[in-house]
Amino acid sequence: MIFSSPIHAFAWLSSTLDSSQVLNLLTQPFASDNDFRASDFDVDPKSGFFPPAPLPRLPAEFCIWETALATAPGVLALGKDRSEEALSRRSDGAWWRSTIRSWPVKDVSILREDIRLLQRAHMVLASLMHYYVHSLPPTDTALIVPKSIAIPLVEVSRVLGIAPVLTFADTVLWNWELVDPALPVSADNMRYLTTFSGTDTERGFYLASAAVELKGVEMLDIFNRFQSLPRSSYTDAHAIAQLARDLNQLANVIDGLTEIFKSMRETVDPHDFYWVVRPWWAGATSKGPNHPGWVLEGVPNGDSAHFDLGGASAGQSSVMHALDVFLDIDHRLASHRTPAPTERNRHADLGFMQRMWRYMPGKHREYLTRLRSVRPVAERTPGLREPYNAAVAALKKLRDFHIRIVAIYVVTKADSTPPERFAPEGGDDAEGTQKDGPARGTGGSEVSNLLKAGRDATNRALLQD
Ligand code: HEM
Repeated sequence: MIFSSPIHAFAWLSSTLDSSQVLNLLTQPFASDNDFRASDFDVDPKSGFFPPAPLPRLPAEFCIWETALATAPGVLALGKDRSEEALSRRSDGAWWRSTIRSWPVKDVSILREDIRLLQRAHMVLASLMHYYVHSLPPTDTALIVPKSIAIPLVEVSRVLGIAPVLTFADTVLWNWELVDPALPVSADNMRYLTTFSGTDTERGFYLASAAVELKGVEMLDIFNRFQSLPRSSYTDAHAIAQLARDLNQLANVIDGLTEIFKSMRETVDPHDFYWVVRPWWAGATSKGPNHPGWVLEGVPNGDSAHFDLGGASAGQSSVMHALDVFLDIDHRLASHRTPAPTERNRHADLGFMQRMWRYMPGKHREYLTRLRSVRPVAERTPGLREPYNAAVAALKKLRDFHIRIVAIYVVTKADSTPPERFAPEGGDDAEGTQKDGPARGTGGSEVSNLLKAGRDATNRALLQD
């Protein structure tokens, strides 16, 4: 079988093997990684998983997409929003959606050779899809994504190797411009373009996520150094001393991430986050198994049984996953480590983290696949055990803090009464107003359980004496 790219090979493997078999195949040790260059995986030495510069706008043939995206914030509101302002937008919103339905299906083949245009097309189309679906009035029937969006989005996603839905990449990595183009990429110098809710909370969330990604560049340097270390040098005193320094530095960088998470309390408002922002990111499955979900019109088998349509989450941040790969955090509970997983750990969604890989750009997923873990080396090298454990302990502390954030921003909100403007009409909860997202159904315990299982898996990576 001949594949036009590693992503096509990955897609084929994924369709024929189960995900753990694919991972095993792809993570077998390489004889040498001297040929490992982060740039081959669209990872930039300065901006990491961000493109090195803001994405260019699409060529003129696609200006209807760009224009519809620019118009959307002024005419649309969440379909379930019954505030005066939202109600006043309903007729304009219906017009906006009917325009999208009337569009021709555009051929995207001219974008194929330019990764930046493909990324821009994904960001624009996935944003249009979420604007379209979430501005519709609540319904218990399947939501049809018009073919004018669905078909090109699926095509562009195939080439990029990413899910055909709004992802972390669309909202955070590909959705900004520079405040001052003469200055380098930094969280202080970025302005976010599409904010569905138009709130400072949404901007604050994207900016904090951007700060995490950019801080992560320091980690990527450490990972890349380890990656290019010849295996023969794992016993070399000089190389081990450098690795120990790198692991201690990694612990500092992770502490820096925790500080960024803490800063979100100032910039991200829990009420707005839960009720006004997060609903825009939800995917086809967020209303639970009883809702018929979304149908991608004109796409064969265009539903969530055949496509990854889960929606956007910071759980798709490649930087965070790279950290897990490097430290070998066993989210799937595949290794025998202590302390043994609790009953609740075992009942958590153990496939979640691996599923999130499918929502990353294919090249970033390839990067993760090639990344080696430092744990086996730390395990057999006395001088590395402490620095390795320091990095793991810092990551556990980060996850502890993240759990506290999620308790405030999601779990308690999921248990609370919706504000008047979002209360289901006629008191019926068919739309699942209180039950969007993973907190659905069990008053937040699904989300808490997932995150606690991740924290405990992190703790279990600590090397014992
Ligand atoms: C107000 C701040 C935040 C809230 C309320 C929040 C909420 C959540 C929730 C509810 C989940 C569960 C999965 C899901 O619903 O998608 C999750 C998972 C996750 N989030 Fe956050 N998040 C926040 C900030 C961040 C930031 C800034 C990052 C990093 C860029 C991040 C990275 C992750 C990761 C990697 C996971 C997967 C689980 C894990 O690694 O423990 N989160 N988050």
